[in-house]
Amino acid sequence: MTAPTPLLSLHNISKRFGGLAVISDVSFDVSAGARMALIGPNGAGKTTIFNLVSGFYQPDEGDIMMEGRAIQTIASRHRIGLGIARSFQNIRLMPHLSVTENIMLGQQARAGGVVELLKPLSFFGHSHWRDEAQALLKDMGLHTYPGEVVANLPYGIRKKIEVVRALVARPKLLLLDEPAAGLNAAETDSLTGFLKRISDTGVTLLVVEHDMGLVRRLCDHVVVLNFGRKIYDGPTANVQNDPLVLEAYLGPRDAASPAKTAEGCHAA
Ligand SMILES: Nc1ncnc2c1ncn2[C@@H]1O[C@H](COP(=O)(O)OP(=O)(O)OP(=O)(O)O)[C@@H](O)[C@H]1O
Repeated sequence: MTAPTPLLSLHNISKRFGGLAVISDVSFDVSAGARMALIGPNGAGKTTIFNLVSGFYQPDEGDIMMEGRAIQTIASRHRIGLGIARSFQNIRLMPHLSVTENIMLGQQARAGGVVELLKPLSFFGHSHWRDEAQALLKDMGLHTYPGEVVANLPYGIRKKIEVVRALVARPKLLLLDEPAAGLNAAETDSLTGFLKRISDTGVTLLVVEHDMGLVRRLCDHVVVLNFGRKIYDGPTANVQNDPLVLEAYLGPRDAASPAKTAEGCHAA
């Protein structure tokens, strides 16, 4: 029996900025339905991988395949139509709009532009786009917030709203860039449950994250980058004892100490 085609595959991807090799010959697969983490020390190339997958950058070498189709030459704005959505490390919501209106801004691509969305919003206060946005908020357990102005909500809730906004495109693959950055422990716990709930709806998650607690609780598979090269691709359960990963996070001398684990990932 042949293995199913991965949802996303990177084949021998390299990316240079000027003379600097930022990604070197990186390959990995993301299976449909997976909850996978992309980790590594600062500057390892994680965000660059996201920028390559979402089309902000073109690779210098290699192929990016979505459901078996090479997409690296497809413009960023069209990748959403292929099922790739992204939420950013820094919240990019419009603080003075309501939760619902922020979600509606995520509907632009499907609505054919912001004017179409704003027409019924301004003149009738009701539209099927608004209904859809509110239904999605309710499905994700955020139904108590739809009319609230985003600026008035706690940071942890705003993070969830940004993720919901990415979901309106009905993605197959959701790229999450440091979703737990800036959250306290309780907010991170709540976000982890929230992301599991999204995963249960069939959305594949690829998460860049420094918080190893979240990675352990959410993801079953991890890819580790260091200096733009892949050094680990396997189960989350084994990553913190992998010698190359230990060395990447702790340096060669500390990594040799038997007492050390890559728990230092958190601090990196
Ligand atoms: N547009 C660019 N031009 C030049 N260098 C870049 C550009 N984008 C990223 N880099 C460099 O590429 C390297 C990898 O950066 P990247 O942001 O992908 O790392 P990262 O693993 O996401 O780091 P962090 O965990 O700190 O966010 C860094 O040395 C960075 O300075």
